[in-house]
Amino acid sequence: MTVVHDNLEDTEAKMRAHDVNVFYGSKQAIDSVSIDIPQKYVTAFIGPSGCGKSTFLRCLNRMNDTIPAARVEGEITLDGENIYDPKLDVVQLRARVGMVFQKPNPFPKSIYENIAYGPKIHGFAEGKDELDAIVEKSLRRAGLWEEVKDRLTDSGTALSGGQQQRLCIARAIAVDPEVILMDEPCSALDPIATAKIEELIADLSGRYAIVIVTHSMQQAARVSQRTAFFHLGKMVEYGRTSDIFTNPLEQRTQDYITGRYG
Ligand SMILES: Nc1ncnc2c1ncn2[C@@H]1O[C@H](COP(=O)(O)OP(=O)(O)OP(=O)(O)O)[C@@H](O)[C@H]1O
Repeated sequence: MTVVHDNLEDTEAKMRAHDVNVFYGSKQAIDSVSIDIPQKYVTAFIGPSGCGKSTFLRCLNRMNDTIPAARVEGEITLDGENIYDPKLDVVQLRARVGMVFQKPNPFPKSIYENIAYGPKIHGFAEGKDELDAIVEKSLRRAGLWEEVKDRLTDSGTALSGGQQQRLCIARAIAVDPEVILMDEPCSALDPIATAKIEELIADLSGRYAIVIVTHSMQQAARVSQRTAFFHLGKMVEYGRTSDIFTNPLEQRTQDYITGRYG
């Protein structure tokens, strides 16, 4: 049972997970997790290593489908629609629920092509002008345009780590997502690049529902308004970020935030 703080105002849920269990073969990694992902906030998943944060995050856009041993049970909806419906187009789902990974993973193509690829395959642009406009808008929104506008034909992999991560965020934005999932997006970055990504998350929040897995409690406190604490595959506690860090209701949350384990 998750302890959900009772001072949360009613907010529109963009995604809803109900009684989700995940198994890798016979090993259970997620145990009966239910959560509403609010439309207008950044939600942080925190907890000690191996508690299932990434596994649960990957359920939200069916990335676990790519792991043969993984089996997901329960219900997850996006705007009320079951995302595990066999009739659902998973490629479309992953455009609506984009993902940014721990290690920046631009395609080994030009900066321009990294952004243009998604809109092209999804048929978002009629011609070159429209595509150019999407590329510019996405790079601007990701705070990267000024740095790359004169070198759009350079390879995406030639950028710095922090720029590559913003390129990956721009790539997710280019297909007009509704939710952006971020799995420890700053863990490979230095403090300056991290600060830029955190600023970017603040700029993007409200426009997209954002869920971030982070090992850094300081980062969760800085970027999120809601926090879920995971432990041993269970979601132990969920509430306003400020309350989770200053007034946790559960002993296990208290132990984690005071550094007793993790
Ligand atoms: N592909 C996989 N196959 C088998 N077991 C896995 C796989 N991925 C994760 N697990 C196991 O599932 C459990 C949850 O792992 P997960 O990576 O979701 O945790 P996490 O909280 O994100 O950890 P970390 O913070 O270290 O990234 C762990 O016991 C892990 O070993």
